[in-house]
Amino acid sequence: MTQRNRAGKAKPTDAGSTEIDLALFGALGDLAQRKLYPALYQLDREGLLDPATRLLGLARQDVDLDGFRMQVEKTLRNYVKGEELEDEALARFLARLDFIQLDFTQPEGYDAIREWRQQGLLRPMVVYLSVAAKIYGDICHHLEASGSLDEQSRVVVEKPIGYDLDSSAEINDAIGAVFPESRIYRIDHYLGKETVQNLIALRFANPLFGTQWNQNHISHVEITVAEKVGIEGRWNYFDEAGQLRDMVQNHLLQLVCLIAMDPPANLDADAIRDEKVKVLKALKPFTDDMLGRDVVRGQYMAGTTDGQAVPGYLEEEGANTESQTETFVAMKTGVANWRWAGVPFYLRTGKRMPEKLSQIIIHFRQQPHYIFDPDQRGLASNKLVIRLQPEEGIALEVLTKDSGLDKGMRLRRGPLYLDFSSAFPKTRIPDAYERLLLEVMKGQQYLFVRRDEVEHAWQWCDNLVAAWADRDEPPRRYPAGSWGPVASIAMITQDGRSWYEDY
Ligand SMILES: NC(=O)C1=CN([C@@H]2O[C@H](COP(=O)(O)OP(=O)(O)OC[C@H]3O[C@@H](n4cnc5c(N)ncnc54)[C@H](OP(=O)(O)O)[C@@H]3O)[C@@H](O)[C@H]2O)C=CC1
Ligand SMILES: O=C1O[C@H](COP(=O)(O)O)[C@@H](O)[C@H](O)[C@H]1O
Repeated sequence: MTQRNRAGKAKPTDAGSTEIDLALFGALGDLAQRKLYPALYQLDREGLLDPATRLLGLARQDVDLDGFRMQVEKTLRNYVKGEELEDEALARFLARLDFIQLDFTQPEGYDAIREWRQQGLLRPMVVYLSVAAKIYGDICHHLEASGSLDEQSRVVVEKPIGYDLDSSAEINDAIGAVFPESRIYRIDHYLGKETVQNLIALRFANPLFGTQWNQNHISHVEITVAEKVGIEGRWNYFDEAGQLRDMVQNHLLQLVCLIAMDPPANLDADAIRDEKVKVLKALKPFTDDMLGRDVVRGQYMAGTTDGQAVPGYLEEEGANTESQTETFVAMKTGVANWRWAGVPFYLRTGKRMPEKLSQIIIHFRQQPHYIFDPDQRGLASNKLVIRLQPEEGIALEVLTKDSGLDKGMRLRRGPLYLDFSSAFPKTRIPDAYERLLLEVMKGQQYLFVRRDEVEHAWQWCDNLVAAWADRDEPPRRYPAGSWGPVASIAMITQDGRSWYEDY
């Protein structure tokens, strides 16, 4: 596809080009500073930003362009590793920045965005909404009404999209009134993590796993996404959401999809997303009798992190001391289809856990007939441990003969280990936002979430939230720095299993 610039010269806008104008709403907010500028800077440093690409910051603070650039520079100095901060790349990056002060909810001021676009070469505009979802609709509407968009403009929206199915539908409708689905990029930053994308490679490029990936060979699946941090000053947002909406509705369910989905016909965005939707539709809903047994909600109390005392959730800044919001959730669920019939998926995620750790463990079934020492029967199965963060890697636990003349045919368990940083030492593992921003610029949607995915995920969560509300039970307390309420351990041990602890 080509378009005409103002001088009438054809400019290529093929899917591989990063020549765009990026308009960043919420340019002085937390996400922009901690994640988006460092990611954009890294893309620039790696030579992946087209020289002509321009970045427009939009915020309501009263700063001029120099002040804005100084603020971004300070941010980069804070969040980019010293050895990766290069003077030339930094100067080039800062020179790309423009700034417009604006109240996003008011129509006045949007003309300035249209004019900014016209000063460029009318290359495709990416609109990044790094603001609360409740104003996505206003922004899209004002952008369209001011004539700032064209048929190539794309919009990037952050999670969470809404609070439940109804509110997410309302927000999606408002965005959809301006942008078609093919130009809406819904971020789930877990999909930008290299190790999460690697799930696709691991499953669909390796016949060894491809042939074993079903209920005939897998007994259960475990997903842990543990965070060491608390709520990081985001009380107002978090207390309304809780860990189910903040982490399970999006990140954990996306991981479940990538583990459980059938092979897509190809790597096209919709081929992948169609398969993910089938998984979301097949997720088992919770019934009231399952709640006491298969779901545990927790809330952290005061405790210690890295040997330092940390406050409980109810003592965090701005806290409502009556809050019953969960900061931890563990559950046993499943995917009701032919591939996964009878295979439990145990999920857990929480804040203020002993360490930051995201990992998926695929537990394979035992051999149909066992011939070794009966005492060692518990050892006798393979596990595939997929470490997403930190120290990304994959370990396949296999059984071998214990060596030594006195050992007879004793078994021992050991890993076949692929540690990404030592196996590929020269490769920097990019941050999720680098990958996602690059894909948006190129117009590739396969790492973004389609509307029906968001809605099926909400539907499943809404069902659980409604069941919780009926029971009206307070969350179980757990000390900060622990692995969550003891009940979450009991939940899995009642099935004769345990959370994988070989951290
Ligand atoms: N921060 C994070 O780690 C994550 C954030 N997200 C999502 O990203 C989005 C942004 O989050 P975050 O950066 O934390 O939020 P912040 O509140 O830090 O940033 C939002 C920015 O938008 C500005 N803003 C809000 N309303 C207006 C308005 N009417 N006119 C002009 N400016 C306005 C705010 O300005 P002011 O300061 O003046 O109010 C603020 O600078 C949210 O959707 C969030 O859910 C998703 C995952 C993680
Ligand atoms: O989306 C969110 O994710 C972060 C965890 O992301 P990670 O990349 O550090 O694993 C979480 O802390 C935050 O509450 C949530 O909104």
